Amino acid sequence: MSKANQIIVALDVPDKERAITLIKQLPSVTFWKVGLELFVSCGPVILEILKSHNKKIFLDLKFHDIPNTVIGACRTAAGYGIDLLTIHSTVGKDALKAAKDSINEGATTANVQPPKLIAVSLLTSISASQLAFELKIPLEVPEYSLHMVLMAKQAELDGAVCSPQEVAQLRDICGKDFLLVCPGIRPNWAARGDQKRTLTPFQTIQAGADYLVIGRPITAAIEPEVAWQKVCQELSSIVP
Ligand SMILES: O=C(O)c1cc(=O)[nH]c(=O)n1[C@@H]1O[C@H](COP(=O)(O)O)[C@@H](O)[C@H]1O
Repeated sequence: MSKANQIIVALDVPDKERAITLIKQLPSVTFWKVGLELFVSCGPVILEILKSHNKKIFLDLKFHDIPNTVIGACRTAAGYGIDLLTIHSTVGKDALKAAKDSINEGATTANVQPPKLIAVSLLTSISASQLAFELKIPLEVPEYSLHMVLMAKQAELDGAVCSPQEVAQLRDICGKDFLLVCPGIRPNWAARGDQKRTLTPFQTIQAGADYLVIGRPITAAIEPEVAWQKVCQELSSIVP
């Protein structure tokens, strides 16, 4: 896979019109992420728009609820014919397993390929001190992330969303077939904003990520095409 195809751009915009503008401005982006903001605004029609442009789709709705509710949500989402879908690891192992089963059911009923279900381990916006003092989790970040990712693996999910700072350890332990998707990517020239556990695109691919999720450094740039090219350029020096 070319390095540019390992970049998923987050379509975090408030409406369909702005989404279409970005899709057209960045024709060489092959994989887009639809998150809560855009999906709440325009619903599944955005998925049809992306498909009509032959794009791959990461539907990032980060489900977090009781098993019965996540089962229903995953079943319906799987019927959209998307590529990746998120659920929070903190729903627990039983709900993760049930969600995974319902994905297969939903895709079969709709006669589409099932999306890969990936678990969010610990949001990249949470710092070590927030984990300890706000969430009161008595584990260090790498230990907690590993625990959440292993739970997802035991529940037979396809992969996890993790911070670039933990991906090397997770790759070593989870092996090459477990999908590791990293947001919290910040090129040296981009503002960190609300992201806490970040690395650069180059460092994150070198550490073993399958995919990078990048939003504002590209989409909020004055010239998104230039920012996209700069990221691709940064990755082009990586020897496969
Ligand atoms: O699941 C995600 O994609 C996700 C998980 C996480 O831990 N951190 C995280 O930033 N994300 C998403 O990744 C994107 C990052 O966007 P930027 O911070 O603008 O690059 C956003 O759409 C977030 O919703």
